[in-house]
Amino acid sequence: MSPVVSPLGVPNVPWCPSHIPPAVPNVPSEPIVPFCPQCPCVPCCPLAVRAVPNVPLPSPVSLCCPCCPHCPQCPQCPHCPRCPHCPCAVPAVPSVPNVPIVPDVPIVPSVPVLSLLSPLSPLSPLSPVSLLSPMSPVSPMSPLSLMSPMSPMSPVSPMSPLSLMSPVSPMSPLSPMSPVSPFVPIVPFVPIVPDVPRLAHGGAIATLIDTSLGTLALAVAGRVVTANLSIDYLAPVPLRSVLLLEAFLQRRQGRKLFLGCDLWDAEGTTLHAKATGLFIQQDPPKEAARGGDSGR
Ligand SMILES: CCCCCCCC(=O)SCCNC(=O)CCNC(=O)[C@H](O)C(C)(C)COP(=O)(O)OP(=O)(O)OC[C@H]1O[C@@H](n2cnc3c(N)ncnc32)[C@H](O)[C@@H]1OP(=O)(O)O
Repeated sequence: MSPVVSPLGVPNVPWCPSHIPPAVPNVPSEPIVPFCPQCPCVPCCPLAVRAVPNVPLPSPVSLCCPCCPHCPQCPQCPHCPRCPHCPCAVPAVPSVPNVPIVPDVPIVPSVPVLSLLSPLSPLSPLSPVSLLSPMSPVSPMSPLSLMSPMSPMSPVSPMSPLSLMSPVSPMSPLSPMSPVSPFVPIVPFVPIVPDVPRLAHGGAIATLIDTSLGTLALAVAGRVVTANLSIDYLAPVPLRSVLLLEAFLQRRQGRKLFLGCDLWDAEGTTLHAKATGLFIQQDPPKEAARGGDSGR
C-alpha cells in the first residue's frame, strides 16, 4: 500500500488503511476537515468518516469523541472509548432506549426486622432481613460501565462536553449539546459481563445497616441521626439474599448512642459484615437533658 499524503498537506505521513480516500471523481464538495491522518479507526472519528465519503458507515452509525487522542482537533479528549489507542476502550454494551432514570437510592425494607440483643439461634423465619436489591435485571448498564468511559453504544452525542468531561454519561436523557446540562448519572446495577456474580452493592448494605441501627437507636432514644458509621465487609452478599441483621446497643453516653451489628446470612453461618454506629439524640427527653449520661 503506497503512502498517501493527507489533505492537511502533511508530507510523508501515510494514511491508515481505513482512511485512504478512494479515487472517485464525485467527492462531495464539503470542505475537507482535517483529522488525524494516523487514526485507523473510522467509526471513532466522525471527521474521518466525513472525509472518506465512500467508506460505508458502521451500523449503527455511532459517533464518539470528535477524534482520537492523536487528533489535533480534540486534544482534550484522552479517553475516547472507541479509539483503539485508548486504554479505556470498553466492549460495546447494548443500549436500551427510553430507560427511565433510576435514582441512586437503594431499595431497602421500609421496616427492617431486627433481632435485637438476642442470640442468633433459633432463627425465626420471619426475622431475616431480605436485602432487596436495586439491581434490576433489566437495567442496561452496570457499575463497571459507570466506572468506565462512555459506552461505545451510547446515544450521548460525542460532542457533549458532559460526555467528554465525565466518564459517566451512558444513558442521560439530557440534551447532550447543552453545556449547562446538569449531570444526572443513571445508576444501574447489572454486571457488564453476564458471568460475573451479582453481588449486593456496598452502599446498599450500608443503607440497610444504617436504617437498622437507626431504628434501634430510635427505639432507645427517640429521634436520632447518624453521626458515624463504620462497616467491615467480610463476605460478599449475593443479590436477593435473605439476611439476618443482629443489632445491639453497646453503650449510651448522654446524647450519644453507640451501636453495633452483625450481618449474617439467613442460616447464621456466614458473617457478611460487622458495623458500628454512633447516633446522636436530637431531642433528648427532659431527664436526659438534665442529667447527662443515662448510663443505659
Ligand atoms: C427509622 C429509620 C431510622 C433511620 C436513621 C437514619 C439516620 C440517618 O441516616 S440521619 C442522616 C445522616 N446523618 C446526618 O445527616 C447527621 C449530620 N450531622 C449532624 O446533624 C450533626 O453533626 C450531629 C447531630 C451528628 C452532631 O451535631 P450536634 O448535635 O451539634 O452535636 P455535637 O455537640 O457536635 O456532638 C455531640 C457529641 O457527639 C460527638 N460526635 C458528633 N459527631 C461525631 C462523629 N462523627 N464521630 C464521633 N463523635 C461525634 C461529639 O464529639 C459530641 O461528643 P461529646 O458530647 O462527648 O462532646
